[in-house]
Amino acid sequence: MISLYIKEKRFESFELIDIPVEIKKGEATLLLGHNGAGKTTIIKSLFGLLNINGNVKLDDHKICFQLQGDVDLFKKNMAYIPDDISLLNYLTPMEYFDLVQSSFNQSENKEFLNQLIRIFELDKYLHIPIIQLSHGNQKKTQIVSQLCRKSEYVVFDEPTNGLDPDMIIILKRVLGKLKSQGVGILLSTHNLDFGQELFNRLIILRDGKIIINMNREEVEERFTGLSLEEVYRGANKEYYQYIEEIINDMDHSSSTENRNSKNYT
Ligand SMILES: Nc1ncnc2c1ncn2[C@@H]1O[C@H](COP(=O)(O)OP(=O)(O)OP(=O)(O)O)[C@@H](O)[C@H]1O
Repeated sequence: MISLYIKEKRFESFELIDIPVEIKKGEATLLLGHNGAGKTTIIKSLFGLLNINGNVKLDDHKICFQLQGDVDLFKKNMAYIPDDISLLNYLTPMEYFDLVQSSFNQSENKEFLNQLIRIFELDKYLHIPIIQLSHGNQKKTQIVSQLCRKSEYVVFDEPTNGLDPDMIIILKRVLGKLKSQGVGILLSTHNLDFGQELFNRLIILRDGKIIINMNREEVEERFTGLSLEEVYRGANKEYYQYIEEIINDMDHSSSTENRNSKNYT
């Protein structure tokens, strides 16, 4: 299991306080929250990219990001697919996959890589510089380059951004399969349909605070028969009431009349 505990992380106008996040092998933890809720800050903290008051543990071992041995151990176990695409653009996808696989001692796992290439339909683009690929194919290259590492855990920030409907459906299926083979997944997404099928633990954030932290059984018991969208709306009830009042007061027709009367009188 990977666990992160943030006792406190403060920026000038934002703070995360008392945040526990766990990723268990064979399970998916789903992180939901509005823009600016703190999801990426949590993921960066997990990877030791931010100084936090808190800790990261791999099973019972507390990771010290200043120790090379701990960093190597952590990197070997964790794949990270960030929201933005950052690849070596002058390489071709195949050169990039070879580089990543050899860096993580996975060069002999060519069959697994070939399966991923076929699943994500990258066969046609393997020998074209990444910079010349469409955004979606760059995203797929990024996904395959991390999954081909065969790490024990995968952290995905906005996995569906830029993917077409086929690929979203297929990625969901692939993550389900990896989960069933023991891979632990952390998923941060705004795509509720994507998260709905996959999650074993649900964490919902609002303004840096956890408002829901439940396993799937607890969610199903408390919100029986509701979709994830309904659960999310229910957890953020006051916010949606406030927005609903504003929407109810909106009057597009009168503003148009005012504009017209200004123009023509
Ligand atoms: N380096 C930084 N310095 C100051 N504030 C920061 C810094 N990084 C993030 N923040 C602030 O922390 C808050 C949470 O940002 P974060 O990127 O974690 O949100 P998010 O939930 O990932 O949002 P989104 O869904 O828009 O990606 C925001 O208010 C952001 O402005």
